[in-house]
Amino acid sequence: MPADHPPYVIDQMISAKSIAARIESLAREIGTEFAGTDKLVVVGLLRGSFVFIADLVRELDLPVEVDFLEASSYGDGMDSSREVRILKDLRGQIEGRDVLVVEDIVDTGHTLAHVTKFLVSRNPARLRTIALLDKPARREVDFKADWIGFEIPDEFVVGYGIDYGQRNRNLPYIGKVRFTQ
Ligand SMILES: O=P(O)(O)OC[C@H]1O[C@H](OP(=O)(O)OP(=O)(O)O)[C@H](O)[C@@H]1O
Ligand code: HPA
Repeated sequence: MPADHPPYVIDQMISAKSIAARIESLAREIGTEFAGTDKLVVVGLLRGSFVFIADLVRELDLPVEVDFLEASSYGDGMDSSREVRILKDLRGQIEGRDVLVVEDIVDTGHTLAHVTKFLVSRNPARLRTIALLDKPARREVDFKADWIGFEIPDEFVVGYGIDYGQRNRNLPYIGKVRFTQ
């Protein structure tokens, strides 16, 4: 059941076309980093990364396996609980594998910092992180993804997999929420 929210509109911030172009270029960089590997596991963080990972893996010219981990810290609001809960673990083993963790947004940094620690404890051969969006102004823990699609200002964003109150994940672009009252 969606929570009640004050009325808002969504202003486009990053177009679908710009996202697609950026993903093409990120995929080339990732291809260079992981060239020659036959043991890459691309791990999507649910739920927010489901659109990004789908587009990213289709641009990768590498043999990849795809797995998912579900982590949550926001609930239905705009504030991080700062307590990251792992709701669904990976299906496969990552010990000795190359791992690319795919995230939609790094905001306070709690989610990716926690997930990275959680996965590193399983001794992957190499672990790298990519986030489509980075909001450095909100950072509470020291975390930087290895690849970033776009650095954005301190705005609450939705679309391209990212929600507000579980809605708007299906927008093809990134927009910012603007309250009208
Ligand atoms: O850097 P942080 O402040 O930790 O915020 C980033 C995280 O917050 C959102 O997840 P959320 O908990 O809303 O779950 P969801 O992916 O299922 O929407 C988003 O998808 C990131 O995973
Ligand atoms: O800007 C955001 N929008 C939606 N979910 C989020 N989780 C962290 N930051 C955001």
